[in-house]
Amino acid sequence: MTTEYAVRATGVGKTFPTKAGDVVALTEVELTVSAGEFVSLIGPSGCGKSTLLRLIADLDGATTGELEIFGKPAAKARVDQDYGIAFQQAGLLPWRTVGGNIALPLELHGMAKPDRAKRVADLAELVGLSDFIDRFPDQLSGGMQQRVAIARSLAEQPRLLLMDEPFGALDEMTREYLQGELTRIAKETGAAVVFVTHSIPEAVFLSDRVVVMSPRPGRITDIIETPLGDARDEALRESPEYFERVTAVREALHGTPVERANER
Ligand SMILES: Nc1ncnc2c1ncn2[C@@H]1O[C@H](COP(=O)(O)OP(=O)(O)OP(=O)(O)O)[C@@H](O)[C@H]1O
Repeated sequence: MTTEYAVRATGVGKTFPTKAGDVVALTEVELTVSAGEFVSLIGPSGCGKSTLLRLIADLDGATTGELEIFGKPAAKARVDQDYGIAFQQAGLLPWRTVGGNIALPLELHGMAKPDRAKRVADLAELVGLSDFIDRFPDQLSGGMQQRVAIARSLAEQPRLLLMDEPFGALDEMTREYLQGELTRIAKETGAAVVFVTHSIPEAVFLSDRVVVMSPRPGRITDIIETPLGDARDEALRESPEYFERVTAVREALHGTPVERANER
């Protein structure tokens, strides 16, 4: 049986020409994400996490190398709507209700009204917003707005979700709650996820693998397995296995065993 890859990056590099000279944002990126797998990208500011996500989404083109999404060139996958996107800012249209925002991609692609209403109701239920379908974004908390954005990104049942710090602007309680919700939603929909974050605990809690990147030029320095099972719940956050993986990612990020660094 051949493995189906949601994402396959081979020798991917990205250079931005600027007035001050070339900025090498990414170099020699080799990465595969299997169908249904949850992978986080973590690394210091400027290491190219967002750039890599933008290349996968075909919002920008790679300078070198190849990117395939479900075996297709990134541009074809974009046209086929093989993925949904959610960013740090929910980016909702303020004049549309929750239902209207979730329905937007379905309208743009011509889904008939009765089918649309059913799908919007299902998506609102999936993210726990059934009672808020007629509210407007400014009547919702930041966490609820982000849940609307996630529902919208799932509208066309993508097999891949691309998320750039979607919980970055939220308070810690809401953030932890939505992390649990996201693992449930990813499991229920079977979608693969590529998730950009600055938070080590967040990356470990969510992921099957954590991809560690370093800046100048941005590249992958380590890939840490986080096989913590399917039950991504509050108990997991207090388990020794979870702490052990958090430490492993922290050490990979800093390049030095944390305990020894503290002893010096
Ligand atoms: N359009 C652009 N033109 C020039 N340089 C760019 C452009 N986009 C990104 N860069 C540079 O590429 C590098 C990687 O940027 P990127 O936003 O991907 O990093 P990041 O890891 O997502 O950072 P952060 O964690 O701060 O969001 C940075 O040095 C950035 O300044």
